[in-house]
Amino acid sequence: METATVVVALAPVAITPPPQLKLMELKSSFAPAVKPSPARKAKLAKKKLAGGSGGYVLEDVPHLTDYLPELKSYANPLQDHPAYSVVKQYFVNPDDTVAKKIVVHKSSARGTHFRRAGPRQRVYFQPGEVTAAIVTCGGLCPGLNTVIRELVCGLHDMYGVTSVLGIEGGYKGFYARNTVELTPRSVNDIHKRGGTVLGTSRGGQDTAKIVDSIQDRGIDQVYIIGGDGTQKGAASIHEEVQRRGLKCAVVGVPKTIDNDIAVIDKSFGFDTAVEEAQRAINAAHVEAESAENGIGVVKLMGRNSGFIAMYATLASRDVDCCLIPESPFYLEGKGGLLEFVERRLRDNGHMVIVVAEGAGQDLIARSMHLADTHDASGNKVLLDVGLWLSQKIKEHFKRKPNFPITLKYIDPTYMIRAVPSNASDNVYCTLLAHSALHGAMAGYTGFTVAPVNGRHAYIPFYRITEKQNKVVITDRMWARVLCSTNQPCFLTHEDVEGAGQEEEEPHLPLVEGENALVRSPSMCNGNGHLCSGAA
Ligand SMILES: Nc1ncnc2c1ncn2[C@@H]1O[C@H](COP(=O)(O)OP(=O)(O)O)[C@@H](O)[C@H]1O
Ligand SMILES: O=P(O)(O)OC[C@H]1O[C@](O)(COP(=O)(O)O)[C@@H](O)[C@@H]1O
Ligand SMILES: [Mg+2]
Repeated sequence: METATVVVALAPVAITPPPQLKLMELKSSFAPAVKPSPARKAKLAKKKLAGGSGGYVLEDVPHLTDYLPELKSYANPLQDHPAYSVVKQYFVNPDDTVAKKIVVHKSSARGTHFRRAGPRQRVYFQPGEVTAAIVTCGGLCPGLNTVIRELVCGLHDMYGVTSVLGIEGGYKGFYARNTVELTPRSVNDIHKRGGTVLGTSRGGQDTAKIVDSIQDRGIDQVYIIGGDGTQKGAASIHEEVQRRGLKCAVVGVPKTIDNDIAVIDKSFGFDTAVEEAQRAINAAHVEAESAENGIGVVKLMGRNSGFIAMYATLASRDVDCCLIPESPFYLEGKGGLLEFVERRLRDNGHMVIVVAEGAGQDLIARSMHLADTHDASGNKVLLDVGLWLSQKIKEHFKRKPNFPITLKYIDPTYMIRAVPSNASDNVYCTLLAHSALHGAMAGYTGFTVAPVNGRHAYIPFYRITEKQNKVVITDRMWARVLCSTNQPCFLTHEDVEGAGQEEEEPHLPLVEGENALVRSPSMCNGNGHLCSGAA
C-alpha cells in the first residue's frame, strides 16, 4: 500500500499534555456546515476532541486520569533499561500526533489527527502491581500468536510485569473458563505456529459478566485482539470499566485477515494471506494451462472487502478475472462474465478466476431463493460463491458441445488463515504489541492501536467500529487490477455514481483531500473493458 508519514508536533498552545487534556466541544470556527442531529450530538459528546490552529483536530483517546484524577504516576522504568536508555528521544513527545489524511492541498485544513503511539516518560502502573490479561476473539488470522508472544515478552522485558493471564476461547473465556498463566518461557515458540494458543470464538459477549471477571481477578490491563466485532465489544467493556471507576486499561489490537478495519493502514496477517494465496493461484494456473480450455477458480477470504483477492491478483499476474464483494457482476448477456470467459478461452486456451468469498452473494441468493443465516456473532453466513460460479460456468459450456472445458475449483481459505505469519507480519505484530503495552502503561485506555500512514497511533474505538474498510472500485488500485486482468468492469452508471463517496464528517472543519479518481462508465470501452488513463 502507498503510505507516507506525517507526524505533527503541535505548537504548545494547541493542546495540553494527556492527563490534563480536557474534553471539549469544538469552537465555533469548526462549526459543521450541517447542524448535527441530537443522536450525532450525543455521539460527539463522548468524543475527546481538541482543536488547534489551521483546522487541526486531535481525536484523542481516553486516559485513566479522566475519571481517576488522583492517580499517581511514576518514572518509566525504560529510562534505566540497558537496551532502550541509549536510544535518543526514545520517549514520544507528548504533543506528537499522526495525521489521518496526508494528501492535502495548499488550502486544506490540517484535519483529523490521532495521538502518536509509543513509550511515555511517566507511567501509571508500578510493574509489580500489574496483572494483565490477553484475549483473542473472532476468526483466525496469521500473527495472533506473535502478538500474544510480544505482549507477554514486552510487558516482562520492558516493564517487569510478570503476571499475565491468557483468557481462553474468546470473550466467553472471561466467565466460562479458567485462565492460563503466560510467561516469556511458555510463549517462547508460539509465533512459529498458526492459530491462537488461547483459542477463540464468536458470540457470547456479555459485557457485565466480563467486567465482573476483570474486577474479581484484579486485572489492570486487558489486551483484546480481534476484528470489528471484537472492537465493538472492547468499546462496551471500556465504557463499563469506566462506569465502575476501575483502574483498568482496555486496549484493542485490530485483527482481521480481510483487512476490513477502517482508518488503519493494514491489518496484521494480511501480507501473509496474500503471499499464501499465491500458492493456490499458481496451482490453479498450472491446472488450467495443462488442460484443453482449462479454467482454474480460486476462492479467497473477504467477507465484505475484497482486499486479499485484489492484492493476490495484482501480485500473481496469472489471474484473468478478479471478483470482489464491492464490485457487482453479472453472468449472462453482453458484457457478462460468461461471455468474457468464453472469449478468454478462445484467445488464450485457459484462464484463472479469483473470487472473494463475499462476491456475488446477492446473485446466488436470488438464484437459490435462500434465507439469510447468521453466525453466533451476527455475521451473515456466506454461500459458497466458488462452487456456485464453477457450476454456472460448467452449465454454460454444457450447452456448447463443441466447446469442452476442464474446470478445477480450489478453496484454500481455511488453509491460508491457519498458517503462521510471515517475516514482515511478525515484525508488524511486534510493533503493534509494543505500541499497545506502552499505551496501557502510560494510562491510556479505550483505544485501538495501529499504524496510520506509517506511524503507530492510538485510535478511539468509535473510529474503528463506525465503518468498514472496503475496496473503492472508483480508486486507482482497482483500476490497476482491471488493467492487469483486462476483465469487464461490470459497472453501470449508478454503480459509479454511488461508489467511492467519502462519508461526511460534519464535526470536522475539513475539506479532506480526495485521492480517489472517479471514473465514468465512458472509461469502459464497448466490451466493458477499462480504457487507459486511470492508473
Ligand atoms: N456489536 C457488538 N458488540 C459487542 N460485542 C460484539 C459485537 N459484535 C461482535 N461482538 C463480539 O466480538 C467477538 C468477535 O466478533 P466477530 O464478529 O465474530 O469477529 P471479529 O471481531 O473478528 O469481527 C464475538 O465474541 C462477538 O460476540
Ligand atoms: O468460518 P468462520 O470462522 O466463521 O470464519 C469465516 C470468516 O472469517 C474471516 O476469515 C474473518 O472474519 P473476522 O475477521 O470477522 O473474524 C472471514 O474472511 C470469513 O468470512
Ligand atoms: Mg469481523
